[in-house]
Amino acid sequence: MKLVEIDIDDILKGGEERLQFWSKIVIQQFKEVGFLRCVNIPGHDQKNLLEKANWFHLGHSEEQKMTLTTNRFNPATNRLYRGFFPVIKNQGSHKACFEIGNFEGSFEDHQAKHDPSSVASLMLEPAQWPEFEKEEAESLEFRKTVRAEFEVYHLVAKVLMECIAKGLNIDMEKFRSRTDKTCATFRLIHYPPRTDTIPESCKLPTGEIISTPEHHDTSILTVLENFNYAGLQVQDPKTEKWCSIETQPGSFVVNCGKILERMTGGQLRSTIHRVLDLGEERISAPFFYEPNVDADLIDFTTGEKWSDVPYGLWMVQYVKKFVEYKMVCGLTVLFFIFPECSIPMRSCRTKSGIEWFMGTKKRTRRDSYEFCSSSDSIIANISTAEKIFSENKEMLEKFGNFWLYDRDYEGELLIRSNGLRESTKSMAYYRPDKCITFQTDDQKALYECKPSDNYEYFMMLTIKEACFPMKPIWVSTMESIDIRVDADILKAVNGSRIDYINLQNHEIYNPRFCLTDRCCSMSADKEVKQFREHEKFYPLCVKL
Ligand SMILES: O=C(O)CCC(=O)C(=O)O
Ligand SMILES: [Fe+2]
Repeated sequence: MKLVEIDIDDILKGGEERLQFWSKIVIQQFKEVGFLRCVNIPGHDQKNLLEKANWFHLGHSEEQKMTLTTNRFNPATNRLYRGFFPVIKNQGSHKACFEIGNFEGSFEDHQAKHDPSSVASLMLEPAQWPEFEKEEAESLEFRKTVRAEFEVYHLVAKVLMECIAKGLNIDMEKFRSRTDKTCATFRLIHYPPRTDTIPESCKLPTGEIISTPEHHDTSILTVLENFNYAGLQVQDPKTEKWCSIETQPGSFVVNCGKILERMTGGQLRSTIHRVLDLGEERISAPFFYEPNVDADLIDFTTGEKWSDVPYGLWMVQYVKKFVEYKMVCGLTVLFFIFPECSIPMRSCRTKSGIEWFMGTKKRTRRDSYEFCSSSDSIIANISTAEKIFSENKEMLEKFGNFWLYDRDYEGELLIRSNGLRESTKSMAYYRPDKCITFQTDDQKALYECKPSDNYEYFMMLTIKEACFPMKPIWVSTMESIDIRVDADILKAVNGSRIDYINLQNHEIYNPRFCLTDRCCSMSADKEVKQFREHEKFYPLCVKL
């Protein structure tokens, strides 16, 4: 597919008449194809940017790059949002990324300024830069180039937005006021040739292999340099046929993202695209142009809001479906609570945490669980839940979802992971005979826990990492709880706050939560003892 070319320099220099001229073409392309090409881009240096991307991705070990990763891939770092993302093997999306955005201020100042559980704290986290040993000069050059190119891409996005505003007769100020503190992310992508187990869905009938499955971009606009590498394919909106995008030196491919589609009442198209594995290293550099974190999301053609929450929160919810973000959004740990003893959490452990889904036996068909929220399925299967929820309306409003367990509940629950990693393919059954079995997908039992006298109940706790405003809240009537989980999990969740909540007066207590060598023990302090009054239900709350 040959894309129509937009001359950026001509728009910048040409005045009102040229803007009128180009805006018609931009609108037409975004309406029909959703993709266009930008040429004559002042300040863009393709060769230099590729050199720097290669230097970073191909010139350093995984270990070096992992020093720049985020907490979900390396619990030792306190970065949460942008940075290095390693390849996650055996998944649809097979790429390593280095992401940069927000260049203002130091990380320490940023941390001091923001509530750590706020979305702003997450999305405006200042960029982290490589400072590789014995490569001080190169690290600095890398930083200079990437920083300068960020501004080049940003300018292209702003110019195109001028065209769009002009072409659709939208007041540019409405765009500007929602994007002047953009949360844009600039990404250097490395697609190594696939040598992992390729999911069936990534094998095309033509024998070609996919390294990024079909998707829309979430952005307003995505501005992409693909360094003359082939592999990008777009689904023709009319014929639904996949078309390869031609390469052209020194140009950007730009596509309209989901947000712009919705901002323009669906007039501009966010077209589905994908990337093929080339059987060799592939590098690309997209820039995702995004609104301000607190921007309200409006359809400019009608003036109506299309999201109840501002951009930052909307984005957090939306990206959950992408594998790179899965582990940010949910870390669920299954805790089995015994008065004195504990069970190691091997079977539901991954290095960075996983998400488990729950449902009843009635809904055991595999695909029933793929995208269903765990809380929904549990709530739906506890008969008294609705009553409890109505009695605790105030708490619900305050904390969002919570799950209820009746200690006498004898239903059969099936718990399974979303299969992100090999070790997450295990299953745990809770049976009416109160025997808990973990099984792998090949049905080989890993762990079995027989009922015993001191067995009280089990609970499942979803721990959201600290980066999002989600607060796991946990009610227990137990005086002392000793939870032993692998240190990996604990490190990953260490930023999260775990609270006790008093159902009677809705007060929250923070028990001590300390990390010792390979176990965590949580001992009840005096306030927590008040909970003993409340015997019947053991709600688990997760603020979403
Ligand atoms: O690498 C490419 O050519 C496209 C990347 C892409 O579609 C994305 O990151 O959203
Ligand atoms: Fe994309």
